[in-house]
Amino acid sequence: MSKIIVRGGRPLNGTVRVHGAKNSVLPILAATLLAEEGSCVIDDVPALDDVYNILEVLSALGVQALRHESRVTLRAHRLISHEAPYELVRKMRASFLVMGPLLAREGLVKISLPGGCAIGTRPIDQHLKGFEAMGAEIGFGQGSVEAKVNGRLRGARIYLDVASVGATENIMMAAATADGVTTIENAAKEPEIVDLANFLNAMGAKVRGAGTGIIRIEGVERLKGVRHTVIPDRVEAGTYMIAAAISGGDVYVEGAIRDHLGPVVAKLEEMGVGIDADDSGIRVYANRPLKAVDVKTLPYPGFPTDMQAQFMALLLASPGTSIVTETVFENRFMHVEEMAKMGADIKIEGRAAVISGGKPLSGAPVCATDLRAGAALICAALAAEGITEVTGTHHIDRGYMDIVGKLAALGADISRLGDGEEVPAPAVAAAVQAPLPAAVRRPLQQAAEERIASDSVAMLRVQPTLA
Ligand SMILES: CC(=O)N[C@H]1[C@@H](OP(=O)(O)OP(=O)(O)OC[C@H]2O[C@@H](n3ccc(=O)[nH]c3=O)[C@H](O)[C@@H]2O)O[C@H](CO)[C@@H](O)[C@@H]1O
Ligand SMILES: C=C(OP(=O)(O)O)C(=O)O
Repeated sequence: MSKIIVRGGRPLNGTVRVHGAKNSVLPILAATLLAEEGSCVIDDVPALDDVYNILEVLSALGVQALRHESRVTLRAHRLISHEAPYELVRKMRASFLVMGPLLAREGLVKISLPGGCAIGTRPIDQHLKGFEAMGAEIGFGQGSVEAKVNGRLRGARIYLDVASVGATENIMMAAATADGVTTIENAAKEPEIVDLANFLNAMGAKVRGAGTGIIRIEGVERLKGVRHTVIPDRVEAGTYMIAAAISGGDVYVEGAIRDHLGPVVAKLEEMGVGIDADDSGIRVYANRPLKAVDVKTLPYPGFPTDMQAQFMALLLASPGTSIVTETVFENRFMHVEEMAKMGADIKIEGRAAVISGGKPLSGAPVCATDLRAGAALICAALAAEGITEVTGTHHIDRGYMDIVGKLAALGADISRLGDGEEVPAPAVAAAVQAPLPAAVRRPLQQAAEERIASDSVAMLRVQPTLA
């Protein structure tokens, strides 16, 4: 079981570059199933466990994928299966995004029900309602859902009961080659939806209105492969912005797009954090003292649920009472119990968490219960006194590429220990780490680079050749 070890108390300084957005690249890779001719070349694909997973799912369906650094080239000319294997789907909910494109392309799809996860039950009824409205017959059995349609899907008017990101994406992909016009009402408006629409349109689709609550898709006969660069990851960017602020540092988050981070920037400014945004990124510098603020998560353009846990960590460092209300997922406060182990004073009342901030945090052994909970614990650890050991690092690897190397390069005292490795005794650690940044930073960075390099080799094994 690997661990991330953080010794708190060092302000972060320097520049960190944001990678391509996990939540964009996953639907975009799924959409490559629709390319009946040509190759799709996707740039700025981050080396994340979720990316490996979806590539494995695509590979099992017959897509040939080749990764070179952050570029993935995919060919989906001949599919060999309409069934996404349970073993792969259970690892990652987003595998469900292959359902729309596969149904459109093959007229038949079978996929395991993704089930709930740590943050909530996460039903898929809105995805299925959309497919049904487009003429698909849906059946359930043995933990799987099957959809089939005679001939092409038909355009339909679909109202989503909740502005679901995944349902909007799945229906958009299914509708791209349907017969006639599909309208999605109460569609999700996230930047990742716009990125997917841009990708589909480049492939030859006719998607209009992405980024608004009403999306209109005029079905076309065929789509072809194209080249596309994924948008920067706004949640990764937001996480480094929090890390900068909580550590009392000054960090330029290169690639961060101010317009994608509106509510995060607004709340940071309300707290008194310094923000300078330009066309290439966002500089975040901490002023003290921070002010307590209230935050309520909402679908985009509201405050993102994926930033709630990290923001809560920052509120722990802000004297006064803050209230965080989570409205998107019903169980997204798992990090609270872990933060309490570090001395956090947080009370949960239904969907609200009441935070009494400004109390000292101390390092402790904690567990990442989900992806953003893990990132939040690392943020809290940067401000804590002493050593924090974060387990459950596989969750963090789903969404953050080389978080340890990136934070270490900014001057954090952070490292990753493999299975069975122990935290060095304080005296030894102090001697080894005394003159940060260079002495500690370089070996840490090297280790991270080696890890990424071996990940890339593993990725190449997914499909070594293109036909
Ligand atoms: C891979 C990806 O992009 N993941 C993001 C995506 O997840 P995901 O697409 O799964 O999230 P949704 O927008 O679908 O979920 C939002 C809410 O709608 C509910 N719901 C959803 C679908 C449905 O058919 N029925 C239903 O009731 C969910 O339970 C949840 O309460 O958006 C979430 C909300 O911004 C983010 O936290 C995730 O990081
Ligand atoms: C909840 C998240 O992702 P997923 O939908 O893939 O679980 C996330 O990115 O915070």
